[in-house]
Amino acid sequence: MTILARILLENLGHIKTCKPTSSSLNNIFTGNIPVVDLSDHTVAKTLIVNACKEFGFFKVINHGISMDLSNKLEAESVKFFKLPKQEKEKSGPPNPFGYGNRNIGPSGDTGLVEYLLMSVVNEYVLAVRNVACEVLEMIAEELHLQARDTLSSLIRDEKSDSCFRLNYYPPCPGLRALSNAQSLIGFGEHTDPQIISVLRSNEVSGFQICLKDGAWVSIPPDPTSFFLNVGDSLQVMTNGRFKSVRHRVLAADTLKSRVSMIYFGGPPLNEKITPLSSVMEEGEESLYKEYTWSDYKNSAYKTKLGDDRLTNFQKPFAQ
Ligand SMILES: O=C(O)CCC(=O)C(=O)O
Ligand SMILES: [Fe+2]
Repeated sequence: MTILARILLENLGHIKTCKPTSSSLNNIFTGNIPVVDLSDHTVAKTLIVNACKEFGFFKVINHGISMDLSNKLEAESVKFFKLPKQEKEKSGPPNPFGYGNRNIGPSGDTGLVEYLLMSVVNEYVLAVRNVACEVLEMIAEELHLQARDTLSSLIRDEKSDSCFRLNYYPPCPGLRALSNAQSLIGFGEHTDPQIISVLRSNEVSGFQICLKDGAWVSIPPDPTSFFLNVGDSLQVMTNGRFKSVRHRVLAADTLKSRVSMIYFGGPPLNEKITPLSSVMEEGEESLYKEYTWSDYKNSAYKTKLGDDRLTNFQKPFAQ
């Protein structure tokens, strides 16, 4: 238990806690994270589709993005987050883009995290977007989507409403012992609203996903790989076949800060989000009402981070 932890805790009255995750479940799951080798498309596409149905989440290796590119951006991020508070605040508040500290979104959610939300397209963003497109193209192939139902073009479109986020979780050594074995929330549980997200972090843990049975499991960090999340929009476009994965970050009991970089691939604002006609079986009805990505964003803006934001867009029989 360190002095740093005590000082941190005294300042954290408003940050939520949650029950720690069962370690045995962690151990079981650690070996089971779907790992997809992108160098072999024939095997990869089946693995990806199965992972999207079962977890809404998987890890990719052999993705072709150099560690150097990721490390450079990570180093630049750390440089920014280590600036004096007043300097960082010149880039805030995040409405919606910019620097934020502990306040996440406009509905009063908080977490032990600093972040920078951006719409920039830099070399790194282009590289991870390519990985996201490669994955979406494999999904299209495996699901036998017709040409009109292309997914990757939505996030490649120059009007695509994609964004990019750098998250910085300050170190919390000794914190867990201090807070009665409860874990502090770094980033509260939520699903990503877009089509697909690509996450990369340094070697500091804290990221968890929620399984279908409601159990939270820790995902061991791996800076050499990328983690892909199915977002709410892809769940709708597959009429519920793919699951938009609930995830969160817990403050890690370490001396090092967690740094993560996430690309959120979103469609153009006026795009109708509706099940793709070529995934639907004969006579199958959409589980969702018709809406555009812009409608969804406006609605999500008014909800809490952890709300099931799709509920408002589900048809009554599907609830
Ligand atoms: O920082 C992380 O590792 C994940 C954060 C996250 O889920 C998000 O920014 O949407
Ligand atoms: Fe997220």
